[in-house]
Order: sequence, then C-alpha cells, then structure tokens
Amino acid sequence: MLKFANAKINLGLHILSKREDGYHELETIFYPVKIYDVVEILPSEKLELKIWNSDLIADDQNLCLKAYYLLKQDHHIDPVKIHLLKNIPIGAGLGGGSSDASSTLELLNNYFKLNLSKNQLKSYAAQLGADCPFFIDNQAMYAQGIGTELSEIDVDLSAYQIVVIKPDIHISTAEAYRNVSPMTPSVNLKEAIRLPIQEWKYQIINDFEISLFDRYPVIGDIKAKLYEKGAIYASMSGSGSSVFGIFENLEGLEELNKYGKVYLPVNL
Ligand SMILES: C[C@](O)(CO)[C@H](O)COP(=O)(O)OP(=O)(O)OC[C@H]1O[C@@H](n2ccc(N)nc2=O)[C@H](O)[C@@H]1O
Ligand SMILES: Nc1ncnc2c1ncn2[C@@H]1O[C@H](COP(=O)(O)OP(=O)(O)OP(=O)(O)O)[C@@H](O)[C@H]1O
Repeated sequence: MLKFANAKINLGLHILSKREDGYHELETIFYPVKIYDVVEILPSEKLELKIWNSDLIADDQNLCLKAYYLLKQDHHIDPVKIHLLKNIPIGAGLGGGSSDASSTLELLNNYFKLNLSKNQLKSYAAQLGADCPFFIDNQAMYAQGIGTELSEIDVDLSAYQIVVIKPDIHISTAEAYRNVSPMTPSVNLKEAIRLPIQEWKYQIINDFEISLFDRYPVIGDIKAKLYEKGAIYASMSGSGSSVFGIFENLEGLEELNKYGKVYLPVNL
C-alpha cells in the first residue's frame, strides 16, 4: 500500500504570542503543493523503515516510525516494513516530515482496517507535530493555536504554477521560533487572502522573514529574484529556508537554479 505525501506552503504566517509551554500561538494558511515524498507499507515479520534519496537515519526518531508507535499504543497492529522515498527537502518549511507522519497514520489506518475517523487521525497527528493535522485534511486550511486548530478557507491556486527554491540552508523550526518576536498583525489574514492575488505582495506576510532574512540574506535575495522573474506573489514558507513563487507560467525560470534546488510542480 502506497501514498504520495505532498508538501505544504504557508500563505501568510503571523506569530501572535509565546505560550507557557514554549510553543507559539500563530495564524497561517496551509496550502498543499505538488512536491511529493512516497510512503509505502508492506507486510513484514519485524518493524523496519528503509529510506531512499536522503541521508536521514532510519531510527525511532523518524516521524514515520513515531506514527507507527503512536498507533500501536492503542491498537493491535502487526509489524510492517515502511519504505520512504524522500523528495521534499528537509528543514525547508515545507512540512515534509509532518506529511510523512500523517501519511503513515493514514496508510496504517487503511492497511489494518482500524476505521479511524478523520478527526481521530487528526488527534493522533497533532501528537506528532503542529503541522501534521493539516495533512489529514490536505486542502487549503486556516490554522490557529499552535497550528493544529484548522478551519476550511476558500483559496484556489490551481490556475497558477507554484515554484519552490530550496537554498543550501537547513533551518530548524525550533531555532527559527527562538529568534522570532511575536507581534500583533497589522492585517487580517482571512480578509487579505480574499484580495486579488496581485495585492497579496503588500498584505500577506510571513513573520519569520524579518529575522531569517537578516541571518540568511540569500533567502531574501531569492524572494526578490522570484518577483524579478514575474512571480505574482512570493514568500518564504513556514520557518524556512525554502521560498515559493506563484506564477502564471513557468517560462524563463532556468536561472533560478543558481540559488538552490528548484522544485517544479509534479502533475501526478
Ligand atoms: C513553522 C511551521 O511550519 C508553520 O507551519 C510550524 O509552526 C512548525 O510545525 P512543526 O514543524 O510540525 O513543529 P513541531 O515539530 O510541532 O515543533 C518543533 C518546534 O517548533 C517550535 N514551535 C512549533 C510550533 C509552534 N506553533 N510554536 C513553536 O514554538 C517548538 O520549539 C517546537 O519544539
Ligand atoms: N520522515 C521525515 N522526513 C523529514 N524529516 C524528518 C522525518 N522524520 C523526522 N524528521 C526530522 O524532522 C525535522 C523537520 O522535518 P520537516 O521536513 O517536517 O521540517 P520542515 O521541512 O522544516 O517543515 P516545517 O518546518 O514546515 O514543519 C528534521 O530535522 C528531520 O530530522
């Protein structure tokens, strides 16, 4: 049994306050993008994880195994072999590990016929990471709280092409949060997203950009280059380091590969 685990981008990201537990209250809009890992579950005598195309260590800290152990606490599930083909860059703000975790929950739910509801799966996903529950819905969602309180929002970018550039910079999410200052947003994100996309440039902000562009100027350079190449809207995604641009067409973007790895949408 196999699942293509897509990535996500953040359309706007406001860090509102820091909580007692060290997490941050935020608001953001998650949007799925056509960059995929592949997760496969196979019958096995013993639990095993194999990873391709990545130097990730296949240990118990991997989110695919964390998802397995989490379900095993409550359900009788036999050992399986999990195959993971990585393509979503790590430390990119694209939710790759989170997507793999949620995809593993869904695959195990189907493989062992656990009949878990979407809400039950989202509850398990929230225990694996703040970005994980979104991937159970896997459609444009407005997120609050630490990122796990989700509500549908009407955003449709299917008429556009989303290009992602990943510079050779790994940013840990925790590090990014340690260096960001919560602030009261000057724009209502749910209203701004309803503006014509041509106006998003001035209204829809990722609060991580201020601190991270200062520490890694090349990320800001990539954003500027995407606009130079005709992006209607461009922004760093999540806690970085990747930057995405929304285009009407993909002509003339070859030069972007000197800034990092270019990820073009894959129409499966
Ligand atoms: C930056 C975003 O990608 C925006 O979508 C998410 O907030 C991050 O979600 P994530 O990678 O799933 O984050 P987690 O794995 O849950 O947490 C990693 C670390 O990020 C910090 N963290 C995460 C989410 C949040 N709302 N506040 C935080 O301060 C915490 O230090 C936490 O220990
Ligand atoms: N299956 C996995 N794929 C990628 N990273 C994983 C996985 N399992 C555990 N990790 C760990 O999770 C951390 C973050 O992974 P992930 O790719 O989700 O972060 P990200 O790209 O920064 O996304 P975001 O910050 O938006 O959640 C990495 O440090 C990695 O070591």
